[in-house]
Amino acid sequence: MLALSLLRTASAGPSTFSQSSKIIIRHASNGNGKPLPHIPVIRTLGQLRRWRQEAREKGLEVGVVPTMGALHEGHVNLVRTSISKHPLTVMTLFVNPMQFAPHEDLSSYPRNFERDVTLLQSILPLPTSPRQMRGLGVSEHESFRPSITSSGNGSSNGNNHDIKSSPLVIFAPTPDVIYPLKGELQDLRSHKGVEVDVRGWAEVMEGASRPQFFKGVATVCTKLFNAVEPDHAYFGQKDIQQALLLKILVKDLLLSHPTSENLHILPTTRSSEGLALSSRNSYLSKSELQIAPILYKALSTVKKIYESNENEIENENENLTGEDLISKSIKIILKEKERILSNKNKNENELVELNLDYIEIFDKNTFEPIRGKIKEKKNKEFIIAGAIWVGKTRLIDNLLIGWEIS
Ligand SMILES: Nc1ncnc2c1ncn2[C@@H]1O[C@H](COP(=O)(O)OP(=O)(O)OP(=O)(O)O)[C@@H](O)[C@H]1O
Ligand SMILES: CC(C)(CO)[C@@H](O)C(=O)[O-]
Ligand code: BAL
Repeated sequence: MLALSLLRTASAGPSTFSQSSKIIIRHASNGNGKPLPHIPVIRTLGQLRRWRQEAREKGLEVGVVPTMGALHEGHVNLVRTSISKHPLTVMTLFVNPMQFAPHEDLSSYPRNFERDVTLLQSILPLPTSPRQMRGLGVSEHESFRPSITSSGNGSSNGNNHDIKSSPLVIFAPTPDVIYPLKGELQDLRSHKGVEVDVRGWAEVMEGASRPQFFKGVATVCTKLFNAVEPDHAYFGQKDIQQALLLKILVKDLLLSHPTSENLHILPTTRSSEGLALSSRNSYLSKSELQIAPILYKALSTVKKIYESNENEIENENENLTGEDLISKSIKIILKEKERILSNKNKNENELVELNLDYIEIFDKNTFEPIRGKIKEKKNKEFIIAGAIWVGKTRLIDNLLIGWEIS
């Protein structure tokens, strides 16, 4: 089936772009002959603001799922949750230059917009009738037509039902939309413009290894929250320090959309070997993929040691300290490194380079490292988190100790 649309909507099948601004979209079929649902793609602030205003006027709650694309099942779980709880969800898809230091992987970061859209289409329910679409609370008959240009404010003449009937829209802005001052975004020594800094929480762990990272994340998320004004926001536990820091940000900036309570953290989605799904996993070779779950293994072994220690009333580990837990997990990584090196000549596989960046156990509220005897700690809500290099790829993971995300 061929359809003509003035809004650049997502299509799972090959799409043909004419030289003018009109876009012809060939809709993919879901195998039953029915076209897959459209997912409207919003490019400009003007389009987004009008869409948001309509949602507000209709009293429809909006959830947001910020991402950098290269979607996987972890992202899908976030978006599924938002869709199941709110009539409207915005997935933001923006590779944010400011969170990449000049030496980091901005240029090679995986980008596959068409594939991302196809994946999202495959998880959306198929509206079978206009009534069902209205059930989402968005009439397909009222006029709304954003411009398809990637800058400017868009226009609102005409009729477009896609954007109004879909429970999910993608906000995929260009850097100029998010950073209208258009200055340097990676080398922050010459950046002119606003930077949001969550001081006291952004300098440790991920922030120690990537000093620019949280400034970039805090700045872009403040902008995305201002742009979308979401009632609820969804982040993954995989990036736990990021998610907790953003909770602090929205609280300290007195944001109402979202509030700290409405910024939700969802559990990490893992492969069957325990590897946390991550867009950067696509950098890994086959041999590297086999080694990569070692971080999860190290963290989970130590979590078990902690839990068995806590559950025993009297035990020989009465004196277990934070330092002990860190060193036990580091030993597991180092042992794996030794194993790889000792196997060097035994098999044909490439030699995988494994390096530890850090492992830390820290308080979930203050981000203070846990040192000394664990039994003596009053607040026992910890996070054990780490980062490793597998070849040229940096992977992170964490487990919660003594608490769960609600
Ligand atoms: N395995 C996962 N389980 C749950 N949430 C995840 C998972 N991976 C990423 N997320 C969450 O998805 C959101 C978008 O993350 P992002 O687009 O950076 O993907 P990523 O896989 O974390 O990429 P990267 O490889 O760059 O770390 C973040 O809130 C992140 O925590
Ligand atoms: C939150 C985020 C979308 C900000 O760019 C990014 O850091 C991510 O994808 O985790
Ligand atoms: N998920 C975190 C994004 C980053 O590493 O830049």
